[in-house]
Amino acid sequence: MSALLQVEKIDTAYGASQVLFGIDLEIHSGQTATLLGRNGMGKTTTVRSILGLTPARAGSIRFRGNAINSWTADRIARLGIAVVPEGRQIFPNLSVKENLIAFACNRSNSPGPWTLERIYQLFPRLKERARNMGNELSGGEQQMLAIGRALMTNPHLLILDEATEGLAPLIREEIWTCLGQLRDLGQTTLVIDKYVQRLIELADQHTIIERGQVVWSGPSGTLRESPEIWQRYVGV
Ligand SMILES: Nc1ncnc2c1ncn2[C@@H]1O[C@H](COP(=O)(O)OP(=O)(O)OP(=O)(O)O)[C@@H](O)[C@H]1O
Repeated sequence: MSALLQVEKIDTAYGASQVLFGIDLEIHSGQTATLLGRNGMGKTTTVRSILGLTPARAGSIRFRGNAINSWTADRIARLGIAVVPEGRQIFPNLSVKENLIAFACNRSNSPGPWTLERIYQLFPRLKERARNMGNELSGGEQQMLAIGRALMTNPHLLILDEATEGLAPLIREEIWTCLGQLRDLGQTTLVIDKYVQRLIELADQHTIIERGQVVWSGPSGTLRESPEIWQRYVGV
């Protein structure tokens, strides 16, 4: 079966400064995959290249069978990729409910699309806070809202970039629980984070990058049995 997302040998640079060197990444429908690596290794840049925000200079990116390398970010998003970016970027002056419906659409033509009620079931706290403004929420609630807003576009691929950064352990665990539920629902997800041991339980496939290059990729079982790999490259 062909991959939902196939990134092959991409090089990406900011001006004269090249930061990705031949990155490969493959995600199949229904998988939860991770992109791991220490700070500054190129994880966000890989995501930016997939999204068309910092286009790759070489290599190929295919999504749902389309070569999207030279597509605009807007066109790529419409093909069904939703991102929860670092820093969440929710609308501070809109209510929780308004944030959730701001971009709502059914990009994957899902027969059972996400609705406000389903998002509220996933994150009961958001229901309690439905009338609150974005800027009245805690960090964890903002993160839940950012995930809910991304899901309301019914994406083929959901990307979470450092979704638990700066959150208290209990709230982080709530986000992980939600990720497990999404996996059970068949949502394809790419997670960028550093909590390797937790991600080994939650995800199927992992790619580790260092200085803009893939240094290891493989399934959870192998990573679980080889702690020296993630201790060496992720080191937490
Ligand atoms: N806009 C930019 N202009 C120039 N260099 C950049 C820019 N954004 C990132 N970089 C550099 O590219 C490299 C990779 O950064 P990137 O943000 O992709 O790493 P990361 O693995 O996501 O790390 P982090 O978790 O810290 O965000 C770093 O050396 C960073 O300094």
